[in-house]
Amino acid sequence: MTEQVAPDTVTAAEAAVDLRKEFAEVGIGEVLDQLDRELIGLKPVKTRIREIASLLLIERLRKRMGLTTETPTLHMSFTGNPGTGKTTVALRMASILHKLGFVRRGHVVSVTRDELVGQYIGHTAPKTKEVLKKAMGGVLFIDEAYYLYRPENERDYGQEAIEILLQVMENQRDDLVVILAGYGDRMDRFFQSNPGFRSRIAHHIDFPDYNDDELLAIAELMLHDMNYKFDAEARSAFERYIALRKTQPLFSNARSVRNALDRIRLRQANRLVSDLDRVLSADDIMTLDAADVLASRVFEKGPGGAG
Ligand SMILES: Nc1ncnc2c1ncn2[C@@H]1O[C@H](COP(=O)(O)OP(=O)(O)OP(=O)(O)O)[C@@H](O)[C@H]1O
Repeated sequence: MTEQVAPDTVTAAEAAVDLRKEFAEVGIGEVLDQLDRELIGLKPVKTRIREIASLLLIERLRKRMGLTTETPTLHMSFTGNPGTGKTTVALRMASILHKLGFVRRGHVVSVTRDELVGQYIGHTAPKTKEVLKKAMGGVLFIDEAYYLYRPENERDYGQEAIEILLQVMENQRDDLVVILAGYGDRMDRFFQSNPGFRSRIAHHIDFPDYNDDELLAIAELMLHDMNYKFDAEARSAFERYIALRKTQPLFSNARSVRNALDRIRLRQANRLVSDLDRVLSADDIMTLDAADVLASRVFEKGPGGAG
């Protein structure tokens, strides 16, 4: 027979919390709203982040009331194609973790295999430890984490980095959150071969590709933030740009949009400067026109680049 007794640590005063006040005080509402505002689409991701934030808020209260002494496992995996917002969401996640007191500093250290694994014997452990030292108190974001594991090479130094990471993920989880990021299918295979990692990951979040409307909305948001805008023809040219660019190699969602906008701004600047006699209004300087978009190599026939 088991008897349920309330832990003695709960005093009358602590036994009641004003959840609204608590929510307002930690300030995660603002981070969640910012996430909604600054990221187009990603509905399932935003829902998951809200769920995790709620869980953590409750965890924090449980700890304060003495209902738990455990630090929850907070390591995560973010899967999806390049440019789907994983890094951006990791930054917001770090801020949420910080506001809730799960990490001291709330910064993000973003690395790939090259920053963790050395080329020569004896180089890997110090490299990995150096990165971990920098990331302590925040989030370590490992992009394309599966490259750490190279089973085809029996003596691959990646294994050494994996072992150190696993140890720290277990023993120092009260001060470091690791986010593994990369393509979903490769991450699945990585977890199959490295069950130690899988068992240490509490939250898996999948980032879907953006559809054409979302990519256009992302472009307009980015332009708005930079005080630029498309005129009506430029907008429809950019819609065609998106449809074509998606079918070409190395398409990477919002990142491709950002790169395309950089090149369009460059062409617009060239267009403006080519006529030095003109008097320009702020509107002229802000407006991208169809020619700026249509000069992209994406519109050339045949196997073209991504210009
Ligand atoms: N939903 C979105 N709304 C607005 N901007 C976005 C969105 N998703 C991504 N971006 C922007 O696109 C760029 C790439 O996003 P981010 O770096 O977060 O993606 P990622 O999945 O980490 O990709 P990568 O692995 O290529 O770095 C950033 O400039 C980001 O601000």
